[in-house]
Amino acid sequence: MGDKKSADKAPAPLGAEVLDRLFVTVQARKGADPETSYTAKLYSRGTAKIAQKVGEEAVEAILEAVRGDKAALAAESADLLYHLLVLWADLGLDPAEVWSKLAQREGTSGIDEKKSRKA
Ligand SMILES: N=c1c2ncn([C@@H]3O[C@H](COP(=O)(O)OP(=O)(O)OP(=O)(O)O)[C@@H](O)[C@H]3O)c2ncn1[C@@H]1O[C@H](COP(=O)(O)O)[C@@H](O)[C@H]1O
Repeated sequence: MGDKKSADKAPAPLGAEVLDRLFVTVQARKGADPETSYTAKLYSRGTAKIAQKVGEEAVEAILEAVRGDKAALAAESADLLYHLLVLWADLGLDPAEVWSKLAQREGTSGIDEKKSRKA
């Protein structure tokens, strides 16, 4: 009984599906007011600026990783993923194309893949 009660209270598992929801949200911000939507502000600044933000957030994540601050790395990684999704939406890249690439690579060692490129 005790176990059931704690299972009932357990939060819903949170996984990568949050990325799919976030992508729907950022896509819906196309044409929104840059005064009220940060995503719309990014779109209004253009692809190069969005790409620059992805790079900046990546560097910030790297710095936190090197510092060994896991909480800060989690926060910077979230910033990085958000800006990457905005970049995909800006270019009309469907996240499914990226998920498909990852799925195709499942079970293939990166070492073997690199060797096959040289052959
Ligand atoms: N996940 C995010 C998210 N992560 C980070 N950010 C914003 O990204 C910005 C990053 O901070 P910076 O200091 O680098 O940005 P900045 O200094 O304003 O930018 P620059 O002047 O350097 O270009 C902050 O303003 C954060 O609030 C996000 N903004 C929005 N979202 C999601 O997008 C949804 C839509 O947001 P809006 O478009 O604002 O409605 C939200 O509901 C969230 O789910």
